[in-house]
This record gives sequence, C-alpha cells and structure tokens, in this order.
Amino acid sequence: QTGTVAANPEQYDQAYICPVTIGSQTLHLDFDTGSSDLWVFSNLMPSSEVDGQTEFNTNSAGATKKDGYTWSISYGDGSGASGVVYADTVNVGGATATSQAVEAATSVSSEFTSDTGSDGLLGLAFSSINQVKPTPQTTFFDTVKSSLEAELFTADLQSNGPGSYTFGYIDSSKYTGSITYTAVDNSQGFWGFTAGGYTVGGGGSNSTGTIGSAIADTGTSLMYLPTAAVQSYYSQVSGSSYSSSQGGYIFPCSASLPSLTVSIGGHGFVVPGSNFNYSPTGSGNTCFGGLQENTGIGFTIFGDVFLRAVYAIFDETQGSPRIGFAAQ
Ligand SMILES: CCNC(=O)c1c(-c2ccccc2)csc1NC(=O)CNCCc1c[nH]c2ccccc12
Repeated sequence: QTGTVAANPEQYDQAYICPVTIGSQTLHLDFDTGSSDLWVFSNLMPSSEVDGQTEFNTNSAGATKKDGYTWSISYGDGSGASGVVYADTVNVGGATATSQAVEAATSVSSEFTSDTGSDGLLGLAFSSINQVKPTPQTTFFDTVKSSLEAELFTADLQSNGPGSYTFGYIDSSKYTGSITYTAVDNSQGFWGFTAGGYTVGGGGSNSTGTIGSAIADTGTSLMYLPTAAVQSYYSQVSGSSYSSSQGGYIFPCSASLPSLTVSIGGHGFVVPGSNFNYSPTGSGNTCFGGLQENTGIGFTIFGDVFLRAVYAIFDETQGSPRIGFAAQ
C-alpha cells in the first residue's frame, strides 16, 4: 500500500498539519520526524485545555483501551502532554494501520492548547524514543512499513501552500536533479546525519568550519546551527542583533537576507534568504530569524526552515536507515 497526504502550513509556517482518519474521525495532526508518539486531544481532557481542537472519542466502537498503559512527553521548548493509550485504525492518505497505538491526552501544556490548528502529533522518529509505559509502542511508520510498497516516507514542505507527505513511494515530480543519500545515525532515536561545510550568500565558500551531527526534524519550525555558522550568517545581515528579550537573533523586517548553502553528502543545498525571515517580533518593525544558535540543544536541528528548501526521503529500504535530500 501507499499513502499521500497534504501538509498544510500554519501561520508563519510554524508547523505543518495533515488530516488523519482515526476510526471514523478525522483529526489534523502535526507530523513530527523529531518525536515518536502519536498523541491526540481527547474527550478525557479538561475543557479548559481545549480551544477548538477536535477530540479523539475514546468511547468510539473501534477504540480499544490498552489497560495500564500511560504516556508522558516533554519537548525541549518546555511544552508537553500526557495521557492513556488506545488501539484503533489509523489511515494516512490511504496507508492504513489496522491497530495503531493512539495516545489519548488527559492533559496538554498551554503551547498545544493555543496551537488551535493542531489536534495532536504524529511522531515519525524511531520507536526507540516512544514514551508509552510499561511498553513503548511503534510509530505509525513502523506499524505500516512492512506493508508499504517501499519502506520509506517523504516530506515536501512548502511555504505558501500545501506540501505533502508520502508513504511507500517517492514522487519524482517533487524534485529536480538527483537525490543525495547519506547515512542515518538513529542511536538517539532521531533521523540523525552529518552535515559538512556551509556558505553564506551566493559567493564562494566562505565557511570556516563544518556543521557536524544534525537531525532532520519536521516538528521544529526553525534551523538551529552551531554558533560560528549563525554568527557568520548574521554578520551579513545589516541591523541584525541578538535580542535576549526575544531569545534569539532579530533584524529589521526590511533587511535583505542572504541564502545559506549547506553541504550534505557532498552536495550543496541552498536555503533561500526568504526562508530566514520567520515572523515579526511584534515590536519596532523587527523580525525574528529562522536561523538560531543550537547552544543548549547539544546538536544541530534542520527544522522546517531547511526542509522547506528540499525534498526529503526518510528511507529504511536498505536495512539500515538513510536520509535523502533533493533540490525542489
Ligand atoms: C522546539 C521543538 N523542538 C524541540 O524541543 C527539540 C529539541 C530541543 C531540545 C532542547 C532545547 C530546544 C529544542 C531537540 S529535538 C526537538 N524536536 C522535537 O521535540 C520535535 N517535536 C516538537 C513538538 C513540539 C514542541 N512544541 C510544539 C509546539 C507546537 C507544535 C509542536 C511542538
């Protein structure tokens, strides 16, 4: 089988939301290659934590409670959620898991309550970091992968309109040129890979260092690189500065932003400057940068700002996982 689903950008491309059928309900979930839990708003939550989201009905005929199973997850930005576990049929654009662990929230943090466009997350990292106790559950991809035409999924994220995720096949109309594959280190449960040098602007290579270990994370909006690369980038943005009150680099919204070329698997991938204007700060006509420092995270995150510039293939067809990127 294969699946194809639209990925609809939220405001400022903060996240990408996809329709998923769970039992007889359709919920809109944030597909997240940076985590491994499929969790949803549910009827078990206090109404004070729900702001228009669709709630998974745990009393529906097809939902089977997994007694004694609970989950609790917290993300690096301080947000989190927790609850209990059901099994139900989950259909993503035609790819169907007949018995998928659906983690029904009993509580979510305010970041999720205020993310009114999302009814939950669908994790696509490795099942080794699933947060269900006493027994970790498989991600949707792990549940269905043996039944897919090919054991892979792809992400095509767009800025001004719907992109798509595919399961089981590569859509050759989504990219130009060839796909560059590189080995994945999933020892931390992420789609980890090694990135090489970088170049700011269209000029010759002006990078001094290399980026190193990184993860491909559709669930993180921005791109978090080592300090040296970030400082090199913003040195080319007139009027930019680090704002401790805003918690990152900001610049005049009228600033012209250089592109950033990153070498992966020996191929240079160009992120256009426009990708690095994330959102207005709300004060002084300054804008918040889509590129920020990875200090405090411990590794580099290639989030939506990068993934919008490429076609990404998350591939387990070779036995050991690999990730592919192509220009789009
Ligand atoms: C900013 C969100 N990203 C992270 O916290 C994160 C970190 C991380 C770790 C420490 C400090 C900052 C970030 C490492 S991997 C990683 N990636 C994920 O955790 C992917 N899942 C993010 C889900 C998520 C967190 N807050 C949200 C708010 C709206 C929609 C989705 C979310």
